[in-house]
Formats: sequence, structure tokens, C-alpha cells
Amino acid sequence: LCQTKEQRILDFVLKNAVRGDPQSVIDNIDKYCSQREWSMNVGNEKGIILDNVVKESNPSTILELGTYCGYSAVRICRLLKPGVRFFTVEFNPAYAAVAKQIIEFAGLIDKVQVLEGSTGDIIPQLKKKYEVDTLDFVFVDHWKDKYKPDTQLLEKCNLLRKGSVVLADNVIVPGAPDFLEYVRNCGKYDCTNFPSFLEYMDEKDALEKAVFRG
Ligand SMILES: CCCNc1ncnc2c1ncn2[C@@H]1O[C@H](/C=C/CNC(=O)c2cc(-c3ccc(F)cc3)cc(O)c2O)[C@H](C)[C@H]1O
Ligand SMILES: [Mg+2]
Repeated sequence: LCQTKEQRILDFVLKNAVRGDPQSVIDNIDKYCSQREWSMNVGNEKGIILDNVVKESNPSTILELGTYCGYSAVRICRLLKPGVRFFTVEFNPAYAAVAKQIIEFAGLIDKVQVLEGSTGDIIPQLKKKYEVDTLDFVFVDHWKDKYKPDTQLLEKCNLLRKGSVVLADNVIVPGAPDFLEYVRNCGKYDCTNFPSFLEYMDEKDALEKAVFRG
């Protein structure tokens, strides 16, 4: 029996999407969350902007902060060429379990490493334990008050290089004001704002792209 919303989303995907077809997984999550139960997936409007930024960055090493159900992990990885490495960090075991099943159903589990734990613990391990040199692309979508500290931690751990793209969800709703102020004024990033809409709603939201100057 599906006790949690996340389990109900997984169940709907398993029943209605096509195994091995990432687009059908994305479409069915969007269908469930727009018609049945709202959920904090990046959604299709902001998702198309995410797709375009990923495509133009053509990244080889990607990090996502806040996996949740795996919607944006599927969204990003469906665009990646073979041999690319995608790490996604989730500290809630129940969400990590749902995400792994959704990513597996989409046929993308070989490209994805779901790292269970807190970003504060995992980011400092990426170089030595996960053999990461630098990150080409970071998608930030976890607790909004952690965007700024975790971006600074990425810098401190020398994980960003000239041209590394940091793309943040929700810079209007719920908002990440200290992150926005930081990336726009610290002098280390070239920033672009992408106005859009909150997932499954008519409310305005936006993504912020911050390219590290190196
Ligand atoms: C140690 C903590 C940091 N380290 C962490 N380390 C590892 N994993 C972490 C860390 N911090 C958090 N997580 C995980 O990431 C996920 C968290 C995602 C959070 N997302 C939102 O809160 C949001 C809200 C709205 C929204 C908009 C309008 C509304 F009316 C209501 C809600 C919309 C949106 O698009 C949103 O993404 C997941 C649930 C949580 O377990
Ligand atoms: Mg979000």
C-alpha cells in the first residue's frame, strides 16, 4: 500500500510509464503531479530551460544537490552521452529509495550514482572517494537556505573550474535570496536569470545560472 506521496508517484510511474523510456517517466510524473498531487519536481516549464542549459553546457561530470524523487536526475541524464558521470545527493533514505527505482525504470541507473547522505559530508569526498577532478555542471535544488553555503563549499573544495555551470531552481519561489546576492555580487560568477513558472502552478518562479569565472 502506498503510504507516502513519493511512493504513490513511483507506483503511478511503474504502472503508466514505459520501462526504459525516460520521456514517458517525466511525462507521467508531470501528469500525476499536475492532476492528482502537487509535488516539488522542477516540472516541465522550468525543465525545458534546464534541458537547454544542459545541452549547451555538454557536461561530462554533473552533480545534483537534492535528488528527491529523481525527476530532474532523469531529465538531465536522458540528454547525456554515454560515459558521462552524474552524481546526485539525497539524505532522506525513503526519497533516495524512490529515486533509485524511478531512475532504474527509466533505464538510466548506469549513468547515475545516488549518493545517500548530506551535501556537507559528501561534497568534500567527491575528489578522493569519487575520483572527481572538477564539475562541469551543478544543479542545485535542495533546501533553499543551503544553496549559498554549499556553493561556497564547492569553491572551497576546488570542484569548480573556469566555465563550471551552477544552475539553481526556485530563486523566486520559495526563493534563495542570500544565494542570489552572493553569486551576483561576489565577483566570481557570470549570472543569468531565466524567468519561468512554479511547477504545476501559475505562480512566477525562475532559474539562476551562475558560471564560475575560475
Ligand atoms: C543538511 C541539509 C542540506 N543538505 C542536504 N543534503 C542532501 N539532501 C538534501 C539536503 N537538503 C535537502 N535535501 C533533500 O533535497 C530535497 C529537498 C528539496 C527542497 N525543495 C523545496 O523545498 C522546494 C519547494 C518548492 C515549493 C514552492 C512553493 C510552495 F508553496 C511550496 C514549496 C518548490 C520547489 O521546486 C522546491 O525544490 C529533499 C526533499 C531533501 O531530502
Ligand atoms: Mg525545486
